[in-house]
Amino acid sequence: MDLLPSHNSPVLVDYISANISRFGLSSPTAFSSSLLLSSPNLGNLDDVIVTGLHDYVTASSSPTVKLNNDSAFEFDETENTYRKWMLKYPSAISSFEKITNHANNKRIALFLDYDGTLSPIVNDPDCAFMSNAMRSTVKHVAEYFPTAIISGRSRDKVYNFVGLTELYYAGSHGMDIMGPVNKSKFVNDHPNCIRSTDKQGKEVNMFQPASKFLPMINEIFISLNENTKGINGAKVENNKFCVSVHYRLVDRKNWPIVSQIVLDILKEYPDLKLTHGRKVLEIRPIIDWNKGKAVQFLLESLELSNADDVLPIYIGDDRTDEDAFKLLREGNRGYGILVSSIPKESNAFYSLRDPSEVMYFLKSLVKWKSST
Ligand SMILES: O=P(O)(O)OC[C@H]1O[C@H](O[C@H]2O[C@H](CO)[C@@H](O)[C@H](O)[C@H]2O)[C@H](O)[C@@H](O)[C@@H]1O
Repeated sequence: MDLLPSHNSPVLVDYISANISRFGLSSPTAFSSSLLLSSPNLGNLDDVIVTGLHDYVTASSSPTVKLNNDSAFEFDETENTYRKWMLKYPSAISSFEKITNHANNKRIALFLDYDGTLSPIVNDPDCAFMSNAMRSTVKHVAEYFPTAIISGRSRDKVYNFVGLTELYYAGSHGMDIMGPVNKSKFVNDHPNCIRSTDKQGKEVNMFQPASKFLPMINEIFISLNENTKGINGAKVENNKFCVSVHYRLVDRKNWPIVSQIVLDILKEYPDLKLTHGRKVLEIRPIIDWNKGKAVQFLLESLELSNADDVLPIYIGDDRTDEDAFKLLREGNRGYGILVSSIPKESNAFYSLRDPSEVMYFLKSLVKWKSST
């Protein structure tokens, strides 16, 4: 099957960087041996991207790369390799004292991803419910620390899952933020920031940097729905400023068909790009905005930016959370915590295995704070 989109398309640039690092490889040339033979210009990332996509759909036959339940690009887990990996990304639970020592005399600001972090990954995205125990833990944690949820879902959808009014919410991978009103020039002067009211009638700042893409996103959602209708298990989700194409329940042999449909449609939309999450292809505007920028925006909104006495902690499980981990690591500002039960390269500092460990960590924060 020919998977080649037009050269130099912006569509897949994120795709390759995501997948190179998911393989834990350091250079695009190591990504695929077939690439070495087929691409005369190794500097052309798009060639690598396309070859990567092809490798992705055929990876199941590779003896070196094993598929697992969540991503076709992660190595098979063994306890041993996981333990070695934890030397680089220590458990946030066993490092708890170190974290809290660093947090002493600082205000912690908490940023939480939703799927795979607060709720376990399930087959049906509409059924990714959060447990009551997790809800009550997040509620408690928000009593002690300013807490925001930053999700790839639409803001309304993630709010419906979480249902806590005491949190701040950013949907569509940070492209739809509802934050508090304040005097910050950074926030108020930002284009696309408007005053609004939340469901409780409280005045809020709404920040939607991709608002002009709304009609385009709706259009592509309709086309993707239409074109994937015949593929058993495929599901298209409208996340307001981005669209997710789920293939978790699609027979593996049909994965190339799903990716081909997405690539074909994207060719008509040069202003949209493709990213890859856990058994999901995500289409979103090509604007320079991501979860890292959303963290920065929320810190400004909460008047917690540029403060030496603030320690932001971001907990997330997916590729899109890396932008937030990177922001915190680069400025040496705070801690990223990756939720993963398999080894993967990350910009995070610490790790937690799964949502149950996330809950334990959050409870420990509450216990620590309430006793100090
Ligand atoms: O940023 P997040 O809150 O982690 O959202 C990322 C995507 O999460 C959802 O998909 C993932 O979780 C589903 C439910 O467990 C699972 O079925 C799917 O395979 C995962 O990719 C959500 O449905 C997407 O829209 C989000 O973009």
